[in-house]
Amino acid sequence: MHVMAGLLRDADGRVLLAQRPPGKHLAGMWEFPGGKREPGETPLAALARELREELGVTLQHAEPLVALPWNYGGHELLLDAWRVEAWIGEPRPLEGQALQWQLPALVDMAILTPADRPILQTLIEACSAAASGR
Ligand SMILES: Nc1nc2c([nH]c(=O)n2[C@@H]2O[C@H](COP(=O)(O)OP(=O)(O)OP(=O)(O)O)[C@@H](O)[C@H]2O)c(=O)[nH]1
Repeated sequence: MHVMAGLLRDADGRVLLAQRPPGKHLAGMWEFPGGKREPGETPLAALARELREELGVTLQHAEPLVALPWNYGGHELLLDAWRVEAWIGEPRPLEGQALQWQLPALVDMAILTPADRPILQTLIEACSAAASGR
């Protein structure tokens, strides 16, 4: 299973998190907006569709950040995280999910789905490398 995750950041550098709804795997935990790639879809098309369905935004530009194989109790997935650099529209919770913007360094890792913790860490390191000109 190939799962796309979009890391949207606002002008203050805060990242958008969405809460998984009750009744689903990892309900109540926070994740990056996204979802499963469908057969025949490119990763970018899948990411654009999920962001349109979940947040009502139109993806304009995204860059791959990290793709992480993960195993949730025998359930294998490839979590493919992209930095969403530009989009049109204000993200809205179209599926009833709670949303929050948070500075990456201030996110309590314990609220994230386990697979998202190393992804957020990768984002934090990429931001600090960019800030120091490395
Ligand atoms: N969308 C998304 N899914 C993630 C993230 N991190 C993570 O572990 N996952 C896991 O990836 C799997 C696929 O998520 P999904 O949102 O497409 O699927 P779902 O469980 O909501 O099911 P459904 O869309 O078929 O109803 C789930 O097991 C979910 O917990 C993330 O940041 N974004």
